[in-house]
Amino acid sequence: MASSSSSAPLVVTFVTGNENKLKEVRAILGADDGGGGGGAGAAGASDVASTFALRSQKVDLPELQGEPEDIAAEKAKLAARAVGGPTLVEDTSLCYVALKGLPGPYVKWFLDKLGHEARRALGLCKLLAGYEDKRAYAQCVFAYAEGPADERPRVFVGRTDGKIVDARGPSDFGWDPVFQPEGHEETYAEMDKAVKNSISHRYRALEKFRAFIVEKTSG
Ligand SMILES: O=P(O)(O)OP(=O)(O)OP(=O)(O)OC[C@H]1O[C@@H](n2cnc3c(O)ncnc32)[C@H](O)[C@@H]1O
Ligand SMILES: [Mg+2]
Repeated sequence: MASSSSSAPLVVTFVTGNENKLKEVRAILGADDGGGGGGAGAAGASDVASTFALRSQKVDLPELQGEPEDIAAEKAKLAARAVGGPTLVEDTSLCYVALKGLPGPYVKWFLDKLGHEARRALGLCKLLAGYEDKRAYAQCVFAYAEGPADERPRVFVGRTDGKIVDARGPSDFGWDPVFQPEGHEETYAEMDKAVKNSISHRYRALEKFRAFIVEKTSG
């Protein structure tokens, strides 16, 4: 075990089919894989590394249609049944203000269908061609279920405001090339990963989850 504390850390399984999400979650929380190997990670993550260990599991889960919080909570319930213990999932949305929050939780399908040009995600920015208002926000909803019997998973929402721009930067993670966060000149794709992980929707949601889990496991 990575922790040197006397009690065993709580093992939480993060269920996702998305490797990039997993990388960011690990970098932000600095939690290890629950199977040893050290809890190295981002500064400030030691409180988490010593109280819980993050394991990951790939399960392709059906996703409910509806509001992001409900999608994430439902996903957590299904995932917890597959895992049989404490389970964390997340659902990510990219919301255009001019389109009243769409594509929102359905951005994955928009990206799959529209982002197949030479520069991936380009189609996503064309969606706003007829609108002056390019504002958008990225939103992450984490949902945590204590176990298979938990009918009311806790949700943690994080949001980062920004705007939609022509695709810039590497296209290795989703819609990162078209989202430029407020107060920054670079898109998520262009910026250093450490910078993204210090301002992102995922970081903001995980800060709330971090506070919850530290409180839960202390004392
Ligand atoms: O197994 P899960 O965790 O559901 O992984 P997923 O890839 O299906 O993810 P979502 O259902 O949350 O769909 C979100 C879409 O947004 C993309 N995405 C998620 N977080 C992102 C981020 O920080 N930057 C860019 N794209 C992101 C992701 O690749 C998907 O296409
Ligand atoms: Mg998904």
